[in-house]
Amino acid sequence: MEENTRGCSDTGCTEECCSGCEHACGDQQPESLIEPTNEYNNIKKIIGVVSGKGGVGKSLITSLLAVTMQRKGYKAAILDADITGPSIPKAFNLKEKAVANELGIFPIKTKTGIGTMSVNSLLEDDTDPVVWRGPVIAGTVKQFWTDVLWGDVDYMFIDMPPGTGDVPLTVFQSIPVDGIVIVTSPQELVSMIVSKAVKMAQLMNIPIVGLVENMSYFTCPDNGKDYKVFGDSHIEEVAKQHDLEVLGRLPIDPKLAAACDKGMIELFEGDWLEALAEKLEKME
Ligand SMILES: Nc1ncnc2c1ncn2[C@@H]1O[C@H](COP(=O)(O)OP(=O)(O)OP(=O)(O)O)[C@@H](O)[C@H]1O
Repeated sequence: MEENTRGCSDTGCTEECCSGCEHACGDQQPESLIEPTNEYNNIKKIIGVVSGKGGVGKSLITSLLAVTMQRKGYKAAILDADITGPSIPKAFNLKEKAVANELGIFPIKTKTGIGTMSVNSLLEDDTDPVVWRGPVIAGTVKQFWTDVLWGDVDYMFIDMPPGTGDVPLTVFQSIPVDGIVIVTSPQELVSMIVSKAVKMAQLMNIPIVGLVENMSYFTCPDNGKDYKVFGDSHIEEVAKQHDLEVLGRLPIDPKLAAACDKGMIELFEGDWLEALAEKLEKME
């Protein structure tokens, strides 16, 4: 029987080394940190929307995805886990503040009935900055999962905070996310950013649904030609490298920016996310 340096052998453990041990002894399973959601909730699919850096349009894609699925007749919801930069209430023009009773917190519904919860729905003043430490932020996101009365939801989309820090880690550990969508923009950094997101998903054992490239091109209203404002995209190569699919490309569209700014994202026109929506519908 061979023993490795940490005291585990191929037939079992000889020391208490399993927590954090890279040798899969099989004697002790790591404890799941997944939290149960409120007992009144029935949430079928949970999709995390991530991006390696801020400002690439993660919140916009999250909103468009929820609107797309709601239009298809599903019940969609958005959990805004971007606590320090919440964008969801603005995109849907939600000014109402959340209320709670002894059973939990009621989500704020959009005009078409999408349930949402965001820190801005709890703060007295939308402009109050959230100057909280990591564990408090992570705890708030956890509460959005455990304490909000989401009810019946077919697709819940989580607008994740950018990067791979404390909060995304807690979200992935405490919410049973079924898949993640990676949002990128066509810039040189894309390869590194996608690689980081892929590695995090692998570490967390969460399947990647696919990639969405935002701000891919700009269609000139005068001549109808497409221009690659950020240069040539490398998304196909990067996708191939990681065996992923590119499931959507969105143009830079001033109408999208205006819809977001005016809280009218539910009126958007465009079928850019159709392939992604179909893939979500086929998810087991
Ligand atoms: N395809 C697009 N065309 C025009 N404007 C866009 C597009 N995508 C995003 N924007 C605008 O860019 C800004 C940033 O988008 P968004 O808030 O979705 O990014 P984000 O990745 O969620 O950023 P952060 O993580 O920093 O919150 C918004 O004002 C949004 O309206």
